[in-house]
Amino acid sequence: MLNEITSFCDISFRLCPKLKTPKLNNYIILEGRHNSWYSSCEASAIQCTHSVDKCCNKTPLLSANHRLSKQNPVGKVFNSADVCTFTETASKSPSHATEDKIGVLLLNLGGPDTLNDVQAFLYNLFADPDIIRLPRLFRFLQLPLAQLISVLRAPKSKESYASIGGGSPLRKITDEQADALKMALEAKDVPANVYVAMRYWHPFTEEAVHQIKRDKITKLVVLPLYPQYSISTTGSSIRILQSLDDMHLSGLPVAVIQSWYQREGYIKTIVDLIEKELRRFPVPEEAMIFFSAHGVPVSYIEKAGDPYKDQMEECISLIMQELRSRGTNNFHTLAYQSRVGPVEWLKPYTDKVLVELGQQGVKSLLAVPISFVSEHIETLEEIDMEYRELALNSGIENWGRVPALNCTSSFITDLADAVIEALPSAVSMSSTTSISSDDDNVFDYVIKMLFGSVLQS
Ligand SMILES: C=CC1=C(C)c2cc3[nH]c(cc4nc(cc5[nH]c(cc1n2)c(C)c5CCC(=O)O)C(CCC(=O)O)=C4C)c(C)c3C=C
Ligand SMILES: [Fe+2]
Repeated sequence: MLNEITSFCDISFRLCPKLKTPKLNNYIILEGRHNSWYSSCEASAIQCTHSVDKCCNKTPLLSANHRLSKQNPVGKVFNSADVCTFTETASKSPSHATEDKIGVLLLNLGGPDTLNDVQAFLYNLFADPDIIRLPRLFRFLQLPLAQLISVLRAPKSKESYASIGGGSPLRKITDEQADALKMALEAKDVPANVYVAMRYWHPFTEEAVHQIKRDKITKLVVLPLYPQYSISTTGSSIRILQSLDDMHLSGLPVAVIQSWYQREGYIKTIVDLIEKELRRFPVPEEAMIFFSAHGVPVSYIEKAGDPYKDQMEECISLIMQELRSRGTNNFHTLAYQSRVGPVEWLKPYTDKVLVELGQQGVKSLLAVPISFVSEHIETLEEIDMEYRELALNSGIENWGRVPALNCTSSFITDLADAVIEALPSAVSMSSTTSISSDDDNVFDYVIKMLFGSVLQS
C-alpha cells in the first residue's frame, strides 16, 4: 500500500525550501544527508526558480505526485506506491531472508508516567531543537530556555495529567500496540521483535537501540507512530536515532517508513470508527464530522517546508472519499488543536471553530482526533473535557468522539503489512549531520520566547 519509505543513505529528497506554499508533489532532489530532511532548508546549495517544471538548474523536479516510476540523476526510483527505493548507487539488501532476525522499532513521543515526571518530561521536550527552533546564533539558549519553560509550565501540565489519572497512558498503549504488531507479523509468517523508542520519556531511543543490539537484529524497520510526517515528531525521532552514531546500527540494514497516512487499511479503519460513532447520534446524517489535528507553528510549514499540513489535508480528503463511497455524506471540517506559546500556529484553531459552529446553529458534532494513533492527554483531557465543555456551552447539543485507533485489529494488521512491504528497502545507515533553523527575525523570536505567553497556553 501507499507509504513513503526511505532508507538511511547519503542521498535525499525533500520539499523545495523556497516554495512559499510547498506541495507534496513538489519534490526536488538534493544531495545531502537523510536526517536533514525538512529540517534544514537553508542548507540547500541548489538554486530554485520556484517553477514547477524547471525548479532547479542542477536537478529535475519530480512532479505529478511521483505516481509514475521515474529515475533521477542520483539513482532513486519512485514507484506508484510513494515508495522510495534505491538502485545501483546504494547497496540494497535483498528481500528478507529466512535467516534474518527482523526488528521493528516503533517511534513515539512518550509521556510522564507519574506527576513527578512532568517537569523533567517537559524539559526534554522543550530542549529539542525540533520543538523550539531557535536561530543558529541563539542555540546556546536552548537548554536554559527549556529549563525555564518547563518549570513554569509544569503546574498547568500536572493539572491536566492529574485529571486523566495522574500520568500519560502512552507507554502502556504503545507497549500493547507493539505486542499486537508482533502477533500480527507472526500470523503473516514474518517473525519479528518489536521495540519501542520514546522521544521524551522512557523507554528512550538509546534503551531501544541497546535491546536491538543485544538481540542481534540483522534487519530493522523503523515505524513512527505518527501517520503524517512533521519535523517536530517523526523528523525529531529519526534525527535522534541517526545521531546515536552507533557502530552496530550504522551497519544494520534499515528501512524508515516516513509517513503512512494514505494507507488503505488505516483510512478504512478510521472510516469504520467514524461510521460506528455516527450511528450513536439521534440523526446521524446531521452530525458535523470535526477533524481535530495537533497543530504546529506556521513557520514549520512556510519556512522549513514541513509537509505536515499537506499530508493532513490529503489524509482528510482520503477519509472523506471513503466515507462518500460508503454513502455517508455528512459535512466535515478540519481544525488544529494544542497550540503552545506566542507564535502563530496552523489555523483554524479548534477552540475558535467550535464556538463558531455553535453560533452557526450546528447541533451535533463528532470529534475525530487525527494526528495521533493512541489515546493521550490531548484526546482524554483537551478534547473530552475542555473542547466538549466549550462546544456544549456554544450551543452544540449532541457531542461524540471517535476513539483513538490504539490496538484496533484492522489497524494493527495494516501496520504489519506496512512493515512487510518496507523490508526489501532496508539499506545500511550512514552517520549524522546537524539540523538548523531559520536565522531571520532572530531578535523578534527570542524576545517572544522569553517574554511571550509560552507559559500560559
Ligand atoms: C502529531 C502529533 C504531535 C505534534 C505535531 C506535536 C507537536 C508539538 N507539541 C508541542 C508541545 C507539547 N506536546 C506535548 C505532549 C504531546 N504532544 C503529542 C503529539 C504531538 N505534538 C503527544 C502525543 C503528547 C504526549 C501526550 C501524553 O499523553 O503524554 C506537551 C506536554 C503536554 C502539555 O503540557 O500540554 C507539550 C508542551 C509543540 C511545541 C509542538 C510543535 C512544535
Ligand atoms: Fe505535542
